[in-house]
Amino acid sequence: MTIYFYKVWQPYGCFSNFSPHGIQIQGTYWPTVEHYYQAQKFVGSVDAVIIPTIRAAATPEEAAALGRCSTRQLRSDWQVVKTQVMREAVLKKFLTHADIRKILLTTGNEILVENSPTDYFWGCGAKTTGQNHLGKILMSVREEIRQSLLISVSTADYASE
Ligand SMILES: Nc1nc(O)c(N)c(N[C@@H]2O[C@H](COP(=O)(O)O)[C@@H](O)[C@H]2O)n1
Repeated sequence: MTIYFYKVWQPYGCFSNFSPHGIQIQGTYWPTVEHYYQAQKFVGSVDAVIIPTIRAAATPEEAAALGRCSTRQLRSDWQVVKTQVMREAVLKKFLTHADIRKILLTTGNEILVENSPTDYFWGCGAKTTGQNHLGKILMSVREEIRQSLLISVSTADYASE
């Protein structure tokens, strides 16, 4: 059964980048994955001055609005790096917060889909034909965490022999 998620207050809302789960990356704290992701758009660009304002945004919606402002200049490699930027942040989120890591792991091998009506890159879009990159990242993070748990269990077994 495919699991659809989108808004934080809906089922599986903790899979949304807008969920209130902070992350620390390279010594800097970000209130949500969305704050981090939107700020990374401007690293090294002439508009990098906006980064602290995005980090301090009161809500992820506000951070997204700042990051989506079309008059600011994005970093030149954004289209190349954005999926890796997102994966790093999503992995950090689920490594940091045990409660939502458990929810992610209990989805087993189900397909995860960001049910965004507008986003055909990170989500499935209104026609459900989108690329669903956020869902794909969540499934790949789920697998990475599962494998690392298997390795730590087998290492502990080995050490106790
Ligand atoms: N508008 C909106 N509301 C939400 O609750 C969402 N979860 C999203 N989706 C997220 O928007 C981000 C993409 O932003 P850009 O279009 O690249 O600026 C990404 O985090 C999606 O998961 N959107």
